[in-house]
Amino acid sequence: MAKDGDASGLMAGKRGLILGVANNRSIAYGIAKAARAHGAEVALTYQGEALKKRVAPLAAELGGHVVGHCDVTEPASLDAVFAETERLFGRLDFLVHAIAFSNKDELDGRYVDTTADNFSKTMFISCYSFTAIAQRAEKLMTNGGSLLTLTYYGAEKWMPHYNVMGVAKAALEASVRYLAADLGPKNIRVNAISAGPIKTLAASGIGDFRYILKWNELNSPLRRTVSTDEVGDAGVYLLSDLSRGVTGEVHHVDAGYHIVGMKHPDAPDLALVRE
Ligand SMILES: NC(=O)c1ccc[n+]([C@@H]2O[C@H](COP(=O)([O-])OP(=O)(O)OC[C@H]3O[C@@H](n4cnc5c(N)ncnc54)[C@H](O)[C@@H]3O)[C@@H](O)[C@H]2O)c1
Repeated sequence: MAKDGDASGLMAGKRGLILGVANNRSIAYGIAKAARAHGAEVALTYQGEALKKRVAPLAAELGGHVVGHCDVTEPASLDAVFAETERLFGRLDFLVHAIAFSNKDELDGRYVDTTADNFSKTMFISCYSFTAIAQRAEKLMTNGGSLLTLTYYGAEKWMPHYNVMGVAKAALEASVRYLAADLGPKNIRVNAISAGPIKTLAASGIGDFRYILKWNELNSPLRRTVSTDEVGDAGVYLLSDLSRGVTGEVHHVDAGYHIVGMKHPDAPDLALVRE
C-alpha cells in the first residue's frame, strides 16, 4: 500500500462509498486504506450495531465517515445510506461492494444438497444487492463513476465447499457485464476483482479453508497467497482514472492462480487436516 507520505494523489478529490467493512481484516478495508492513501475521501457502512463498534474507529483512522447501518435485505437501510451519502458528498465518484453471505452449513459438503431458501438468500445478498446498489449509485454518479465488486475463482471452476456461493458469484460476474453495458453511456464503469483466498471473517465459514489457502500458496505462479493490501492497490487502479478505458472486466488478484491447470510437480502433497 502507498504510505501517507508517498500518496500519488491519483484519487484526490474523489469521494467513495465502501460497503462491506466488518473489521481490519476485511477486503473492503484494504481497498478503503489504499483509496485513502491515494487521496480519496471515503464513507463506510456497517451491518448492525455489533459491527458499528469495529467500523467507526477504522473510518476515523482513514479520516473518513460512517454513513449508517446497511443490511442489503432491508431496502430502507440502503435508501438511508444513500441519502446520507448524498447529504455528505453531494455526488459519488466510486463505490465498492464487498458483501456476500450464505448459510455456513451449506459451505461444506455438496452443492447438490443446497436448499431453496439458502439458494435465494445467497443470490439475493451476494448477487442482487450489487444491482440494487448500482441503481442507487447511478443517481449520485452525475460526473461518471466506478463501481467495483468482489468475486472468487469458484465462479469459473468448481471449488471444494464453495457450492451455492460459486453459483452466486457466477451470476455476480454476469451482472458486472450487464451493468457495465447499461451504465457505460453515463461514463459509469463496472468491474470486479477476483481475489485469491484470504483469511477473513466471511472466509472462515468455508469448509477446509486452511487447506484451500495452503494449496494456493504452494501452486500459484507467485508461490504465495495475496493480502488485502494487494487487493486494495489493484482496487485503486479500477476505481481511479488509470482504468478509464476499462469496464465489464473481472480482474484476477490471486498471485496468478487462475492460470494454473494442475498441481505443480514441485509442490508437496498436502494432508487434509480438519479441526
Ligand atoms: N476472503 C476471501 O478469500 C475472498 C476471496 C474472493 C472474494 N471474496 C469476497 O470479498 C467480499 C468481502 O468479503 P471478506 O472476505 O472481506 O469478508 P468480511 O467478512 O470481512 O466481509 C463480508 C462483509 O459482508 C457483509 N454482509 C454480509 N451480509 C450482509 C447483508 N445482508 N447486508 C450488508 N452487508 C452484509 C458483512 O457485514 C461483512 O462486512 C465478499 O464478496 C467475498 O465473497 C473474499
